[in-house]
Amino acid sequence: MTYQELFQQIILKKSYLCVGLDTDIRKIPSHLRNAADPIFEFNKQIIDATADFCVSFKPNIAFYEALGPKGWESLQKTVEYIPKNHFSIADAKRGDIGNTSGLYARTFFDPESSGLDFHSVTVAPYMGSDSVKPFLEFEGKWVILLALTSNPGSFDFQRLGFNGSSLYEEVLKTSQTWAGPDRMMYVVGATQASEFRKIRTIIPDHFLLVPGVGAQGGNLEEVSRFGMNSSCGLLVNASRSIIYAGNGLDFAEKAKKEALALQKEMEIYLDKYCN
Ligand SMILES: O=c1ccn([C@@H]2O[C@H](COP(=O)(O)O)[C@@H](O)[C@H]2O)c(=O)[nH]1
Repeated sequence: MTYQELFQQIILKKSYLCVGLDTDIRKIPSHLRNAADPIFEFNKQIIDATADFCVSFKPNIAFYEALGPKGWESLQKTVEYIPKNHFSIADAKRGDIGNTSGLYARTFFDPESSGLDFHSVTVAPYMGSDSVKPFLEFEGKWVILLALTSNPGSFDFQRLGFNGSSLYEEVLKTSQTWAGPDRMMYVVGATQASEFRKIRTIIPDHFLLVPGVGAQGGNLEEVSRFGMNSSCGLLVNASRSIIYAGNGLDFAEKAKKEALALQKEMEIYLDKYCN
């Protein structure tokens, strides 16, 4: 999916919502536990219920890897089931020496090798350019680089001073020479709203993947006010607050209500701030 195609979906849906598929076998409704593939059955119903109100789905790979081969099978079926007009994100936070990153890239981008065909993968910048570039060798695929994460530990390193700016700002500045806004996005946590204005002076055009609304308490209005650009430039993720909104037979209906509420709020912010 291209930058322009993603923006078109946002305009069409009046939404920049990404639904996080952090599907925990211990948390799914009990009536699904006897299904042949409970994780996939849960994801399928969540995708069906929320697809009209979001533009992206983000399975967090940890939740699938933890289940071994069965988890990978559920992941593969889930990625295949995500509608083609939705931007798919493998939230895997990978990155290693170039030779190894190349294999991680094949894992998420080469269906003939792994069975997985994501649009994008999250990558950690800590090992530098040669750890990120192998992901960019897959034409049309996106890297979503961790910049300023939503967790309290982001203060341990990412906010440390470096050459008069902070380490995460250096990540934003340097990595722009690796790929442009058509192939690279950045993770910036919704809990970091005070930094968005500064971030937009460094990367005015890139999309930001913004986790941290809902369960982590980030503020959607602030993120939208300070983070939006003329192509929206935001994918705001919510995982637990949507997929575990209910725990009974009506869990998908409850998830739909949550996704719809976020979409309605986003419609207002698109009108107000996307210019
Ligand atoms: O800085 C980051 C980077 C990634 N995440 C991931 O996003 C979702 C958030 O889930 P919620 O349930 O909406 O809190 C989850 O997969 C995280 O691993 C993040 O939260 N912050």
